[in-house]
Amino acid sequence: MSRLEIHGLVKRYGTVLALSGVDLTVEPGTLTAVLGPSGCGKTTLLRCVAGFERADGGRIRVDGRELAGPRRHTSPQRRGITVVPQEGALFPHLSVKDNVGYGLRRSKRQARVAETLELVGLGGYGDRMPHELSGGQRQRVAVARALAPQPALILLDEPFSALDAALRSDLRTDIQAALQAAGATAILVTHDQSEALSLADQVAVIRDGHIVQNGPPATVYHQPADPWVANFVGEAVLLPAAIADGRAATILGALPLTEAVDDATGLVLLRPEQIRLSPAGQAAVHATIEDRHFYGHDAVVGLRLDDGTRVIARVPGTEPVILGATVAVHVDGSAHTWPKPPPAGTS
Ligand SMILES: Nc1ncnc2c1ncn2[C@@H]1O[C@H](COP(=O)(O)OP(=O)(O)OP(=O)(O)O)[C@@H](O)[C@H]1O
Repeated sequence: MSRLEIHGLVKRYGTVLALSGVDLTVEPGTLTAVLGPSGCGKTTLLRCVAGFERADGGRIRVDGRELAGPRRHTSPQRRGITVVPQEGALFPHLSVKDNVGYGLRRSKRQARVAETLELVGLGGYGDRMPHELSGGQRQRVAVARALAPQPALILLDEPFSALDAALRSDLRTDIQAALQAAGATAILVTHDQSEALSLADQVAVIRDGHIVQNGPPATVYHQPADPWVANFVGEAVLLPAAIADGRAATILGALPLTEAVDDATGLVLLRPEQIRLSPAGQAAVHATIEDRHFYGHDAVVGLRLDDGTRVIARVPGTEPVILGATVAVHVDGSAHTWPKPPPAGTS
């Protein structure tokens, strides 16, 4: 189990500033998801940590050992870091056990290969060739191969993105369990918010080359750093509000705040699952149901409030929803707000 520390990491490609001062610590034995939209710098960060790219500034340390710094660039082979790419990680002409054992010392190879294949749920598959496996099984082998040398750090670059949705969820859970059982310190790069929130101990949200928020999944979801993060990590209901004495006066009534904020913006965040519907007549606020997207376990309902404001609610899939019906609207839990940004020119 190793600890990764990144301080002020900068990477340029010509005039493109891909990373503009990234600070990130990954504690031993934990999984951090680096989450962000396309082009924000996720892959660049991963490649700098792996040593495939030379950083232009900042430091990377593993257990206090500097791998990248002002006068240092340790080669990828000497970092003790392994990478699981999106797909195509396996040598096609080698069996599963030879893929997993590749590069391991002969004395330990057999036992270690068997152990890691068990960890990823593929005990007994050692003699198969990669083309005899499903896409999901190939990714399990790729993870086993990355775990086998007991690296200081394992980097997963969107490892589930090439797989279909049904397969992905089982594989995610199994890979998370395998990483935990191996005590691995890991970084998972993804643009999929549900993957990041469900798998990681820590979610680092990256935008335009720097980390805008870093914290446990529940904090990032319920107390996002700004409205952009709120929208990026999930569906958001953003409402104008007058804030005083720890409460927000909104079109949906007076709401308690998750935390008191000095000099708050006039905006609050609710998540759609905090909005509950009941038959008309039982509450002060009413709305008309405009649309519904059914997902099986739940449904997202579009509502138009009496004053014209549109909000969305996430309701159980079993709840009857009639388009055009008038319903009463209630809010569960508290709202989140943000301090006003400092005026331009101050810091
Ligand atoms: N080799 C390169 N040369 C020039 N610019 C590059 C190079 N690699 C990446 N970039 C630029 O650096 C920025 C960050 O790219 P990066 O690939 O790290 O983003 P990403 O978040 O991984 O995106 P995606 O999710 O689409 O893979 C982008 O503006 C990209 O165009």
